[in-house]
Amino acid sequence: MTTSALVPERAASRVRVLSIAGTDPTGGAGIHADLKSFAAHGAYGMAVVTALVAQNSHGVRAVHVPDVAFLRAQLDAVSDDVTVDAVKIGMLGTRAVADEVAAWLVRTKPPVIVLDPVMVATSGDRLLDTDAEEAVRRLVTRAHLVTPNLPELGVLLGEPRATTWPDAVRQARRLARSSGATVLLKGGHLDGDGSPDAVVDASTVTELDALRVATTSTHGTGCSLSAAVAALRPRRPDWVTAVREAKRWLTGAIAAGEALAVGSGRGPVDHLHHAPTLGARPFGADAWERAADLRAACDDLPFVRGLADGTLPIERFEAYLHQDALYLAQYSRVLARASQLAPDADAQVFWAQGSARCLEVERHLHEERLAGARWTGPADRTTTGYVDHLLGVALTGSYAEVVAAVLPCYVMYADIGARILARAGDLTGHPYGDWVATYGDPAFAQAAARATELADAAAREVGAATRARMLAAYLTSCAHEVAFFDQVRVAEPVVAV
Ligand SMILES: Nc1ncnc2c1ncn2[C@@H]1O[C@H](COP(=O)(O)OP(=O)(O)O)[C@@H](O)[C@H]1O
Ligand SMILES: Cc1ncc(COP(=O)(O)OP(=O)(O)O)c(N)n1
Repeated sequence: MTTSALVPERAASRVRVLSIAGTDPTGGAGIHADLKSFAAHGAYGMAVVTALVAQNSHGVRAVHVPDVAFLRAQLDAVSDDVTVDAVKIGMLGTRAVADEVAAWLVRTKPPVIVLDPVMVATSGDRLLDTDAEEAVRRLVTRAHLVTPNLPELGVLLGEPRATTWPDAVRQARRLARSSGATVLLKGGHLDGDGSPDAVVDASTVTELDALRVATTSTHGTGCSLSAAVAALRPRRPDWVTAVREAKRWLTGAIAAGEALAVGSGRGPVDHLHHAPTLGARPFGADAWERAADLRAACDDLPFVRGLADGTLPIERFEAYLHQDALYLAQYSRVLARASQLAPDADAQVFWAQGSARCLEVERHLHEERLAGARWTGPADRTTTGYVDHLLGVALTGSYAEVVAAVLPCYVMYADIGARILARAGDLTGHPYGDWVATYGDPAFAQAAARATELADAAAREVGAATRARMLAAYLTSCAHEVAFFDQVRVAEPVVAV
């Protein structure tokens, strides 16, 4: 595909994929979606524009198709210079455009050709002239993979749209046999709980099941899927492998779409949902701000007020210390899990030291502050709830999620401790003076700052979906922290055993 005969071909670090498609200024469909799909799959993306489309999440307002001579100039500019490993063809708009693209395919013979036979947007707006349908049918015979939705499949065959999945699969088989192309049949337009797809060639049908995501973020799903398959195919052994991988990714992208908050109609998918985000806000600061209401709720708790002004009944204070000790024994295990999952030795040491420190404090609480057998009862519901949450994340979560779940114990404790200390004022004669004084220990603040740094570092390595799970784990821990400080109100009557 390159005319630079004097320049020897260099090995490419990435698959070079070309999108030939229309535009979507809101970035959800067309070449904009294709380029994001390419990037999401590690490919180097290029784009030749067939049509300029004024559209958004509500629909199409206007379409402008430039002269085909200019389309030819764009296509040749690419293929005269760049080796194209795969091509994805999307919106063509007119017969002249479809024929021009077909002629370019004949001239350049790309090794992978994926054709998304875009005809009508889900909004109902036409993106292909009716008199261009025959030209698209001809183009199918030049493609290696064609990716129709149910209505498009019917048009390509000149048949009514299939109303059941088995009928659609039979139609896909007829198309595969008549055209020679493999068909990726898309089931997004079906009713029901599933959104199955199928890879169909002349002799085999491979069905790929997926749960239907309940969302309005499905703008550009067809574009994104076909682009992902084009990006993957050069480095995958067959179509089924490439499609399976692309579909798994797309389902996650659809699920993460609403969080983008783009548009008030049918919004786009989050193409980069799985990928680390350069430039994202540090996790610790972001989560801290989102927990502002929970943190503020601590200030007015009877326990916090009573501890600061010294009016807290001693048995309530001791009940709190006892629960704290029980909590720390389990929290220590979760910190040990963070250490086990840690990506480097520094982080591993930090969490392991934290884990050991919890056990030392737990022992000190029982042996010194709660000396004797008086406080040996079980964990109460508040403590058990918090511990169950942490152990659940430790059991099933990634390193980043575990770190997010343990972080509130560091940062909220340091924060509330500092405020109790400030509120208590002069500690001379204060009944809990020696305890309250420990809140001023700079080691607390240092440990909280380091734990936050490690959470920030972990968040930089994960995609939006994991980051959302980190945030959920963090906020749940914050709510448990508030409940823990609220033991005066929520605890059962204190029964010393
Ligand atoms: N709500 C959904 N949940 C999960 N997958 C979906 C959903 N809607 C569409 N898909 C998937 O998105 C891809 C595009 O499907 P479809 O909507 O049929 O095509 P088009 O976008 O071309 O109309 C398919 O893989 C389909 O299974
Ligand atoms: C420029 C452009 N090309 C294609 C489409 C249709 O996108 P598709 O992925 O089929 O998804 P819907 O948005 O129609 O569901 C488009 N809108 N614009």
